[in-house]
Amino acid sequence: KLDQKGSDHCLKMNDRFGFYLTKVAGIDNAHNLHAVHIKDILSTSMGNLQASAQFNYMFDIPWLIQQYPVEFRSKPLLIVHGMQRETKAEYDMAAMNYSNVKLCQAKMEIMYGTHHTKMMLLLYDNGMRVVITTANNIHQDWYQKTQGVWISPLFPKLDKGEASAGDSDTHFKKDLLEYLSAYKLNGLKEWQEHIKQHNMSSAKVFILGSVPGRHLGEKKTAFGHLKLRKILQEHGPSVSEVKGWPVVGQFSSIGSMGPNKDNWLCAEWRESLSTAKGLGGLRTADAPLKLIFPTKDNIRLSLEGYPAGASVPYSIHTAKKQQFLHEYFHQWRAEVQGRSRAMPHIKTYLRMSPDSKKIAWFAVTSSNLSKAAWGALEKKQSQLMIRSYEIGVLFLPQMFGAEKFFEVQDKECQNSGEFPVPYDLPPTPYTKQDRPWLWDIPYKDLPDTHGNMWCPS
Ligand SMILES: O=C(O)c1ccc(Nc2c(-c3ccccc3O)nc3cnccn23)cc1C(=O)O
Repeated sequence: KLDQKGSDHCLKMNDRFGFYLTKVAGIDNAHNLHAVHIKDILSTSMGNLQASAQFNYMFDIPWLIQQYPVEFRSKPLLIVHGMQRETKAEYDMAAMNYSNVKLCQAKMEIMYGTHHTKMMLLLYDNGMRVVITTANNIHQDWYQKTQGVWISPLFPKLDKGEASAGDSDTHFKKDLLEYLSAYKLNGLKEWQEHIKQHNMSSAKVFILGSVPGRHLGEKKTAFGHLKLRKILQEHGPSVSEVKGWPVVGQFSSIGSMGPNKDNWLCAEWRESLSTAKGLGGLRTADAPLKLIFPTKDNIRLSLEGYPAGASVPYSIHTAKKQQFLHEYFHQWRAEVQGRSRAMPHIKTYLRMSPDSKKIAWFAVTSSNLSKAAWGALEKKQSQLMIRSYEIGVLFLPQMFGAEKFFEVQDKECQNSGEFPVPYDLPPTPYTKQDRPWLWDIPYKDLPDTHGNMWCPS
């Protein structure tokens, strides 16, 4: 259905970026025209599936199997997760019911890391696709939340002796292979081989991956925020063009980032996201930073009510150590996509013009605002320490035939070059009364959409 040149011209243009939001139940269906459900991604119209691999954090295995068309439910399925102890045992047990399902446990050798990466590798009889998303493989992540999905073009199989390595201008194939080989898992070897055998020259996005480790030398810029810095240094907008343009970060969880902004957020991390091409040394005035994170009332009045907050795990213990963050916070507002009440589990980052009509680049990723995901420099900045597995994609205008920047799509139906930013720009600051959502404290003053209070145990 996604490749059908439908009557509605909007649908046609939507293929342009391959970037979609997930369908939301309970809103006007006009806002779901260009949205996808997991069943659409796995449908027979996308290709005749031979095998698939599902990378994720949370799995409901019986539910996941049900999302495949019945004729594909017995095809080989590899599940890649990072769970240990009881949860690993639960997954092993659940998988026993399906002879076609194999499990692969990612090594979590650094404390507090998670296997956050949410990716599907789909092998068809005539090619393969890569899908990168922010949604867990559980029902509620695909029901009433704002989630992002990037669906690759169909990558054709390479002929046996075909000379071209089948890569794109964005080194998509090389970077995806580098990411997978970093797992050092025999169970992934067959999928690394499948990728090698396909022509991915039509991929226009850059891979933004994170892999646990202390990355130094050549590997220092292979992952995390230094990979983004490297791409922007080489292919980003020029310093003069984006001087003073705000950096916008939007996410559903926040890690501990030290007692003040200069520890990591407004130094190392913002340094990377505000990188521009050219005179490396020239320090542009610090880019304004706008962080979009749901308020307590955004959650309370959402379609799901307070339970939406179970997927927005910001702890009071972390929050009270970093009140400085508050000045950067903006509300979740997505009237443009009819999703102001569909709480964000999507994570996106962008560079916005002061009049918020243009963006210099856009990234959608599993990475929240945390050192664990993006990495933190150590040992006199000689190595980048990352705790978690993450993956996302970066869109640069010139890779999509746009002049200098993307025009921001400011209404439902998108014209050719406009980029469908999933929320309203400019972002709306917190009011004096607004508080960030914290998931581990009770809220007994006001009921949510369903008339309930929030009493975490
Ligand atoms: O994407 C997201 O925003 C997201 C954020 C955090 C997250 N981690 C997480 C963890 C955890 C376990 C071990 C080490 C670190 C941890 O943070 N424990 C819980 C419990 N409930 C929900 C999330 N939890 C998972 C996701 C995700 O949905 O993948």
